Formats: sequence, C-alpha cells, structure tokens
Amino acid sequence: MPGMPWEPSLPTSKLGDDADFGLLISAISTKLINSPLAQSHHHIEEALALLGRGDRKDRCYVFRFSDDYHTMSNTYEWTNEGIQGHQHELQNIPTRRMAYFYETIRDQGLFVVNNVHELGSEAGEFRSELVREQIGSMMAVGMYLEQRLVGFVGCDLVNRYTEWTDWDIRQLRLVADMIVNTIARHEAEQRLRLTEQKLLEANAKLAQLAREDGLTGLVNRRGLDEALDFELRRAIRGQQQLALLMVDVDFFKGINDHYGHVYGDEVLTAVAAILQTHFKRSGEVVARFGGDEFLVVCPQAIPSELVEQAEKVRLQVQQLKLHDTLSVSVSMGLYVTIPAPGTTRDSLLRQVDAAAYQAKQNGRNRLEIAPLHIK
Ligand SMILES: Nc1nc2c(ncn2[C@@H]2O[C@H](COP(=O)(O)OP(=O)(O)OP(=O)(O)O)[C@@H](O)[C@H]2O)c(=O)[nH]1
Repeated sequence: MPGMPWEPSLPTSKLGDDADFGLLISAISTKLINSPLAQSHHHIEEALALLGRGDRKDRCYVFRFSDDYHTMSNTYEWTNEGIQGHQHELQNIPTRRMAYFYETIRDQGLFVVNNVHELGSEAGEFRSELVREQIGSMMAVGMYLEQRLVGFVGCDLVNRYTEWTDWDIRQLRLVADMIVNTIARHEAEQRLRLTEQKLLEANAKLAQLAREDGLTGLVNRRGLDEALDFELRRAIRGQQQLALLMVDVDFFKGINDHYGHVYGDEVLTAVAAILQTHFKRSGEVVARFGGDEFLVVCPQAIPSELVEQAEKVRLQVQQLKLHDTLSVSVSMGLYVTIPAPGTTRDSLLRQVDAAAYQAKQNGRNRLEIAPLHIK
C-alpha cells in the first residue's frame, strides 16, 4: 500500500511571490474549510479554479485511486477558458496503462513534466495520453489520508510549457492537502449520516419487532395494550363507540395433541389471516392476545356490521382444510361500548373475555355479545 514518500515538511527554497501565494492559499482554505457537504463538490472545483486562475494553469484536477490501486478516476476538474475538459473520459483508467506515472507518484509523491517531448519511451502510454490532450507541461502531487496514497492533484499547461519551480510544487502540495482534508471530512460526515440512518432504521425495526407476534405477524400483546389505550382515550374524548372482539380457537389443546404443534401453528396462522382480511379498516387492530386467543379492536364501530363480519370469520374458519380430518372452529365474544371517563383497558378486556367465555359455555363455534352497552 503506497504511503507518504516525503517528509511532510515544506521545501525551504526561496519561493516566488510570497504575498500572492499566501493570498491564494488563504482564499482556497476559506473556500474549503467550512464547505458544507452539499456544496463540497462545487467548492473543490472552485478551489481548483483559484489554483489555475490568471492563466497560470490550463487544467487543474483531482484523481482518486480505487482502494486496490487497479484504477484511477478523475473526480474534479477545472479548465481554463477555451480548454477542453477530459474528466468524463478519464474514469476507471487502469493504473497499469499509466504505469510510468503511477509508479512515480506512488514512490515519490510527485510527478513533474516540464516539456512532454522530453519524456522518454519508458513513459509509454502515459506520454501518448499527454500528447492526445495536447499537454505541454504537467505536474501532480499525491493526496494522502492517514499516510495512505488515495489520489493526486495535478495541473496541465496546454500547448505551452513551463519550468515548474519549488514554489509551484509547494503550492500544489498545500492545495492537495486542503482538498484531501475536505474530501476526508465529507466522507466521514457521509459515513456518519449513513450510520445514523441505519441506526434509525434498526431502531424502528426493533420497535416494530417488539410489537409483533413472531408466529402470525399480528400485533402482539404489548402492541395491543398500546393500541387499545390509544383508542380508549380517543373514544372517551370523542364519546364514540369502541368495540372489542375476542376470538378463541376451540379445543386447541386437542388439535395440538392429535395433530402436533406444527398443525397447531398452522391453525393459528390461518385464523390470523382470516381475521386480517375482515378487519382492515383504518384504526382496526388485529392482535394475538395470547396462546390461541385473538383480539380485534374496532374504533367507531357499527355493531350490526361487526356481528356480520364476525359471522363471516366464524364460517371461514369452519371451512379451513388444513388436514383431512381436522375441523377448526372459533368461539367469539363481542363487546361494544361508549366508554365513560375513567374506563380502563382491563375493564374492557374483562367484559369481552366474559362474552367469549359465554360462547364456550353455550356450545362453542358461536358469537356471544356482552349484553350491557350494546346498541
Ligand atoms: N401450536 C401452538 N400451541 C400453542 C401456542 N401457544 C399456546 N398454545 C397451546 O394452546 C393451548 C390452549 O389450550 P386451552 O387454553 O386449554 O384451550 P382449548 O384447548 O382451545 O380449549 P377451549 O378454549 O376451552 O376450547 C395450550 O395447549 C397451549 O400449549 C402456539 O404458539 N402454538
């Protein structure tokens, strides 16, 4: 893995126009330092524009290496007026095609060409590429993140030539440092956002699982309690009818004993599915109350319709054909009320449970309606 080949200290040779240099670096630094994530792309391109402004360069660009260093891609580009850009063509370029350039930047962190025609045959395809882009002079410096080479920042002169100085190299290294820091900061921000997003999704999933019955996928007892409390408060506030339907599989223990728990589970899943097809109006909640008991909460219910629906459920359960000799039925209790202030969840449950118990007592495979409160 290529690391930093030079000491991070700056060259000490006499530099060019120090004031201009300082202004440029401070302008680029100001642009990048507070650049928000959404504008980072734009700001990095602006930084490249500042680097090349005043005809000092014709093209300035950033390349990133793939993690395995097999390819490199031009991720940002600025071009001087009238100069053709090449960013779109320079994506996923195999580094072995540009071996001469890649090995130099990897080993030295710097690649300087004052005159493309001075490049020898060892430059191979890299030289042809410079000629194709009509580059006269070019220079690139490595970009490092935590001592690891991740790309480079470079600049070209098109159809003209220069003798690059220490000053130019120093400038480009500073700009490369600022750009790579900006990229790193934004990548860290993006990772953080992604992690936060995943965490929120995982929490939402956990919250959902905590309210879901694993076998039937229905709301479980915990979810039911929450939903029932919510609907009870609403019914009290609005003085609206609230109905509860309890559904209990008949002789379920016998089903388990004779056909095994797998069939028992299938019966529970099938009854749950039937209930879900009949009670899916907004606000209606079908829950597994426990064992072989289900509870349906129906806000703003119309009792006659509920009785009709319950009867359909009863008949459909009876028609279940899960095994040649297995017949299934359910006993149901219905309780409809306009809850008075102070009514509790438990008192509602006692009423509907009593109705379901009555259905068992009266022969099973039937619906009993809690006598009080029904309209
Ligand atoms: N297969 C299966 N059985 C369960 C599950 N949860 C509870 N049971 C069984 O359900 C049975 C409930 O039986 P009981 O409460 O005696 O009710 P029953 O046999 O239906 O009798 P009645 O309600 O009076 O008709 C018990 O044997 C529990 O072991 C489950 O998730 N899967």
